[in-house]
Amino acid sequence: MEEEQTVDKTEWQSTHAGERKVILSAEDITVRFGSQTVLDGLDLDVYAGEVLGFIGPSGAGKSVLLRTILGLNKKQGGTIKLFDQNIEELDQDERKAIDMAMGVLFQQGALFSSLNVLENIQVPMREYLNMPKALMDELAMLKIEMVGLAPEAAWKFPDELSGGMIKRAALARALALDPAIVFLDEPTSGLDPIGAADFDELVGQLSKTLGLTVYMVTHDLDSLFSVCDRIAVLGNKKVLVAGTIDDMLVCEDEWVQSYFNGKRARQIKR
Ligand SMILES: Nc1ncnc2c1ncn2[C@@H]1O[C@H](COP(=O)(O)OP(=O)(O)OP(=O)(O)O)[C@@H](O)[C@H]1O
Repeated sequence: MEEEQTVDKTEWQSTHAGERKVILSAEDITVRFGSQTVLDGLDLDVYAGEVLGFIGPSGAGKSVLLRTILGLNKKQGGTIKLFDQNIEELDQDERKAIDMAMGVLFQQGALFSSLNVLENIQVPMREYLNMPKALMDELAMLKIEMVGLAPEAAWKFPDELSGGMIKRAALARALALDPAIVFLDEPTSGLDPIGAADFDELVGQLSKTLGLTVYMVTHDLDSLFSVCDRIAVLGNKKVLVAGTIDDMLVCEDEWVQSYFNGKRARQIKR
């Protein structure tokens, strides 16, 4: 099998403790739907190896930005670079290589209901790789183990899984091609607090052991405090502030203040 590979994933997976290398940059992004401007001159850098939590009020445009980064949404202005490459200047093979270096976990998991867990995990493998079934089975079982599911889960269908198991199966599918970056859209929504905390721990572990970059859209304060290295806040159609939890706590923006110093946040901070 001859595969043109323009993304050296190992280079982007091994920088956790090294110098800060920008794996994803969004520069001056503008997105409009008709007369509604959702994003207006937005800038954001994501560093290789970090877990970035992306937050903001409901309807602010978090999903729109994610879809724009993934190329699922048109933008009216600005530049998105992934792995130092402008996604608009790629030919088909280069785009494919970039797609193979990214994993996505959409809200609700978005597993195919007619496929069992093993087959769901193999969807990206079938799409992008040409490998024997036995090898795909072996790889999928490894991913199942990696996300903390029991081997028997491989044969279950989505409607036979708990909410937490669905998220893990969807994460296993996002990891199917050993990406350098994964995008998680509200991964802990709908989970009970223990399930959510376990999922956060898993994400943190994977980021550390695999040198994986995680871009996580979330409303979950626990996730922000427990697993995120940095947080970016969307507001007024831009990234208002990006930094550590400590940066958030001293940020003067009213929404950021109420979010991080509200009653719920005070309970988490102890
Ligand atoms: N395809 C579309 N066509 C028209 N308007 C859209 C489209 N997609 C999103 N929007 C609008 O863009 C705005 C931002 O939506 P988005 O779903 O990104 O918000 P969000 O920050 O993800 O919210 P939430 O936290 O509630 O999920 C909303 O006003 C939404 O109606």
